[in-house]
Amino acid sequence: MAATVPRHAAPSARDGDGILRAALRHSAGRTLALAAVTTASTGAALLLPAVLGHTLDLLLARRGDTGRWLLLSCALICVPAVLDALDELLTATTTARTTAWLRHRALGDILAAGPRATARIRAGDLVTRLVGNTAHAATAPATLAGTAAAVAGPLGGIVALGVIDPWLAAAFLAGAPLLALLLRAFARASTDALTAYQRLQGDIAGRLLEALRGARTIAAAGTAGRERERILRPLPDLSRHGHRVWHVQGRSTAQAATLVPLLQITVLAVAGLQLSRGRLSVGDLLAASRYAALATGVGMLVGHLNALVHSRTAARRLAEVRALPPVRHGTRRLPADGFGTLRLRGVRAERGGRAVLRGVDLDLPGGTTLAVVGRSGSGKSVLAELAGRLADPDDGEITLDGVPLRDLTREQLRRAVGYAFARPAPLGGTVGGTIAFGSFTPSPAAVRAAARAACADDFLRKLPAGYATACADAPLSGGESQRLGLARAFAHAGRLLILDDATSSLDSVTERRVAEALLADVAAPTRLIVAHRPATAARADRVAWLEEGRVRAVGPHAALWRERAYREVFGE
Ligand SMILES: Nc1ncnc2c1ncn2[C@@H]1O[C@H](COP(=O)(O)OP(=O)(O)OP(=O)(O)O)[C@@H](O)[C@H]1O
Repeated sequence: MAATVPRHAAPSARDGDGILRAALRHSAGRTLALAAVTTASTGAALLLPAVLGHTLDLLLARRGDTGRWLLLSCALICVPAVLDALDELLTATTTARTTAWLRHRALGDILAAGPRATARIRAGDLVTRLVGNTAHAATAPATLAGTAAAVAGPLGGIVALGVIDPWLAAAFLAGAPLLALLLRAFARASTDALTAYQRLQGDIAGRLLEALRGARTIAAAGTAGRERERILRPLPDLSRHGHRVWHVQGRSTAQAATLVPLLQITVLAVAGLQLSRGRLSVGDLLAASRYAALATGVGMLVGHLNALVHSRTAARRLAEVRALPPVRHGTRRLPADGFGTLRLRGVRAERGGRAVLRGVDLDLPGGTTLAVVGRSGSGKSVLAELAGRLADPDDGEITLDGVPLRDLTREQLRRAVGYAFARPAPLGGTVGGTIAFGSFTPSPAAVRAAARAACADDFLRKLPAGYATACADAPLSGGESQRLGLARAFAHAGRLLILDDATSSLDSVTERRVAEALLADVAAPTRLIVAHRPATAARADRVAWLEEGRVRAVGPHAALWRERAYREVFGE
């Protein structure tokens, strides 16, 4: 039965908002506490002008009960200072925890997507999203908690102006639409510029990581200058968008800075007029001047809005990570009496938008060894990737002992399939740990036996701390590193062992010894070996010969060797 991989639509701004909502839910307790603190601080700030004004009026009238009001004024000045300290603490801890949570989740998404994650988003770009974009998105809860107070302050100021004298509120509100327009234009322009800026940052990071991976090639080719140019090619665009962000921010801040004092002066002028008419007291004038300052705090919203725009654009980039299709596992188990029979039917795989495997049918009976050969780029590694379910075919089906690979539980799949690659990654902390690294931890004796089979035991024992030597202290040659990878695969051999070009750096003698040990000592009944050497193909029971993504022939090496085109695959 053919199975087609579902396509995923590009995430929208709403998906980014979904990330922010999830972050808010995650930090709900702290965000609410922060909102309470900032609101209390704003409440104190709103009370202070009224209390100060009343106290001034009492002092001017030389009334006896001023002491209580003076004390209240002092308290209203001191309490916000304490609340501000609490605000700083809560803001920092909320943001740090949310960052950690977002990073954890994004890392989970990347790992769940498997090796094909980097086929959709470049590795460097993923790092930028994991490090930078998570930190920006994580500021949203604290910013939102602060924004509520930032809105409450100016609103309360306007209401208080209206309570003192409706003309004062009217004078302020006359200029408010201009401020609203300013904020809207800012949010739009800033979002566009920031989206482009963050995309280009990811692009540069992707190029940088590629260059770091290929540092030796670049040094050998003497192309460091050209490479620097390639990495920095998006820099002028980055700079242009960065300047655009500054320009938008600067312009909006300048406009707010002009508008805000004008509004304050207008309110004060009206208050002065009302004082001269005897409709306001001196205390009212003092209160009105402070409320006008609070009301114009609406200009501060530019800063909050800026932070929110940053968070939203960053969250949108995290939504793209979240949308990476995860590798899903089924619930089925392998039959206990299975012997590792692998079957591929109508398998098709696409890479970079083109089919690199087409109509592949292959049978690998349990207990046999199949060598996969073909010219470079014929699809051998992609086939090996699919056979061990490091990726799913875009069409067709692959079964192990009659069970489709996608239906197997993760645990069953990873226990059943062992893997070795051309460039294994030392992920176990120590060299011994690297061999033990896998879905289960083999015993030290099994680790040593696997190392012996992979001809790695000798050089591992000579390391400063033997098998306990840290990987960082054990610089390995290409061949030694491959032998470590082979040992890891041997120690985890299940029903099916896949070696993808895993012996290419071994000398012929070591390769022969490893091949003999593989047949004699490694308890994996079925083996799929991507081979470049005729000797490796000759040792297999059968050979699958790939040509441009199709199976050209399957048969014993000796029979295929009669064909000139087959011999040419090996450069004969
Ligand atoms: N992630 C990818 N994006 C785009 N194209 C890819 C990707 N992975 C593989 N390909 C292409 O798929 C084709 C088959 O690649 P594959 O690695 O399977 O070849 P191969 O037969 O193993 O070659 P070699 O012997 O050189 O290792 C190649 O043309 C390769 O360029």
